[in-house]
Amino acid sequence: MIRVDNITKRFGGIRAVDDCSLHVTKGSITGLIGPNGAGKSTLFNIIAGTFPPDGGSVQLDGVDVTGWPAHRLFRAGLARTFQIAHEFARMTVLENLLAVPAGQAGENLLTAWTGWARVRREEAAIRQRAEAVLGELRLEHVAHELAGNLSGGQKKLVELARTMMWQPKVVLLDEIGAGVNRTLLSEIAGEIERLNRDHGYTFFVIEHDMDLIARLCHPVIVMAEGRVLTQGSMAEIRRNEAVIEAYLGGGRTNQNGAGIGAA
Ligand SMILES: Nc1ncnc2c1ncn2[C@@H]1O[C@H](COP(=O)(O)OP(=O)(O)OP(=O)(O)O)[C@@H](O)[C@H]1O
Repeated sequence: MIRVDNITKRFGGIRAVDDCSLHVTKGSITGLIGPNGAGKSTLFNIIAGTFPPDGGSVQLDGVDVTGWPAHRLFRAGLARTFQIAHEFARMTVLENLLAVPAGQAGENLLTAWTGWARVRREEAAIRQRAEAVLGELRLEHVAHELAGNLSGGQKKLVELARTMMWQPKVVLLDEIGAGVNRTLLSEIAGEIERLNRDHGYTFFVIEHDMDLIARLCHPVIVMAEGRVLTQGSMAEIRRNEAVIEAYLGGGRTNQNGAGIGAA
């Protein structure tokens, strides 16, 4: 589904990602972990089209998408969760979903003049899709709430809902557990499992919460110093001496307090 070959990204003298190769299999929930500064976010940003790599390639479903901008990747089926931005916080949950579809006919003045009936049909279909997504994630009761008024966990669900508007092939989840209480986190994890099982969505997940990774992800890929250290089940990862060393050693502190040990 996603294939990363020999990706390198430098920031000044720092090799944030250093000749990194990995593979996210179709239908998997693959985890990406590693100590602070390992290069996880930089790699995610490259895969999601935030900025291009200095070298190497990214393939999505066999197509070379290296350096494609985020909106083009989104249309090709790669979605990434984003924190609800300032302006979206003042919109309702439903409006947040309606704002997602890229390139809808209504956005284009020419098509609005020439194809009014088509625009109306498309808008109705988008609204129907938004309502279906809200139903699937059990968010109907907050459809008309301002997104900014939701709890941390509900906001995460809205972020997930936004990625579902265009039925993506693969969703990149960035720190979905941050600032969410255990009960809601378990609910979100349940939704991710259900979307994976029932709809065949592939997920690629960066997460510092090791319990969440252990519950959701197989395989788990460990990055350290810009490249892949190892991958396997969470049980295997927890026994791996090199992984323990990477988390404890190298003079790096883990600001998130997330060790690798069993909970
Ligand atoms: N925009 C940037 N400019 C300069 N250096 C950067 C930039 N982004 C990341 N880095 C550096 O690149 C390295 C990798 O950072 P990155 O954020 O990708 O790691 P990470 O594994 O996501 O860490 P964390 O778990 O703390 O989020 C770090 O040394 C970081 O300081």
